[in-house]
Amino acid sequence: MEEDSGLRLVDCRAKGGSSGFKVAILGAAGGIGQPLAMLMKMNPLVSVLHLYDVVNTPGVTADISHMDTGAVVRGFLKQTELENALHGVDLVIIPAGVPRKPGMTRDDLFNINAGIVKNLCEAIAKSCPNAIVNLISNPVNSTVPIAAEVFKKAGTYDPRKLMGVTMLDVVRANTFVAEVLGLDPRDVDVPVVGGHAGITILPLLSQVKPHLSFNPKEIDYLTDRIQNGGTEVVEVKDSTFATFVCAYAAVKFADACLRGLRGDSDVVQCAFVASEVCHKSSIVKEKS
Ligand SMILES: NC(=O)C1=CN([C@@H]2O[C@H](COP(=O)(O)OP(=O)(O)OC[C@H]3O[C@@H](n4cnc5c(N)ncnc54)[C@H](O)[C@@H]3O)[C@@H](O)[C@H]2O)C=CC1
Ligand SMILES: O=C([O-])CC(=O)C(=O)O
Repeated sequence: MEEDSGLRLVDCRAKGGSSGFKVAILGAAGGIGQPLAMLMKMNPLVSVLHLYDVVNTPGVTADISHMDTGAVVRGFLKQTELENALHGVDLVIIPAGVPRKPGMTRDDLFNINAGIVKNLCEAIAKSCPNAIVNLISNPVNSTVPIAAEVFKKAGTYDPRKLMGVTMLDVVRANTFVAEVLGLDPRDVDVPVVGGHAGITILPLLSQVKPHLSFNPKEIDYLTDRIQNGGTEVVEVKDSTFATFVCAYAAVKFADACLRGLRGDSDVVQCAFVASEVCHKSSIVKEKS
């Protein structure tokens, strides 16, 4: 006969006090995934947090679930649990995949990460076709179009809901500009457009808020440093790339998405998304 534990909770699992959104992190046991999971557990807009990976999610889930914040955390391990991890989710954040090693470019990750992202997006199309997807896995400039094609094939593509996470470039730009001008980075907002690799990262230094002016030397220095921030970290970080700052940036971006889902009207952030801008300008050129 089982002994009465004397606990008042029948389920023995915290229910979470908050109403909020259901978020899944795919690749949650990785260098970015773990701090990302920790920070999302602290986000008051999250009521349920699903952590999925092909390794180590039971341990990461047990650890993070002890935090006394509102979100209920559940772990999912391996492909057989992927559908359950995604069921009914509002926002999926994907840092799954391999990071580059010193001497590699982000493009060198294409072969492995393209397959991983394809597989995960096929599951998203099945289990949570209306979810917002934040794609972190590199090369972002290629994984986002791959995800778009998977969703198109499944008939679930909505360009407003698929975003490559380039927030890290904005975070770095804010920090480096503040450093050069002796300001508090929290008071600086640098829009960064384009992609997330080398010269495709385009900081718009003329559009910084508050309006600031830079001399040509500062522009060259800042542009180069923002475009090569990832490489700067690996040179001093013992063969791993930026993980903590990426997790921080990803949470900043995910929080903006959740505020948008909540209906807030003042949410503006940069991301790598489908755009007609180039088409339109080339049409204008052809006509003129
Ligand atoms: N967009 C951005 O700003 C940034 C993107 N990255 C990229 O993020 C990715 C992850 O980087 P790290 O966390 O440092 O790598 P990591 O190797 O530490 O972690 C990756 C995690 O993905 C998991 N994984 C592998 N295949 C999977 C699958 N099929 N399904 C679910 N999980 C799977 C691994 O088990 C591992 O836990 C890399 O591609 C990296 O280049 C890195 C920094 C910034
Ligand atoms: O450089 C890398 O490979 C990781 C990354 O995307 C970044 O730190 O911006």
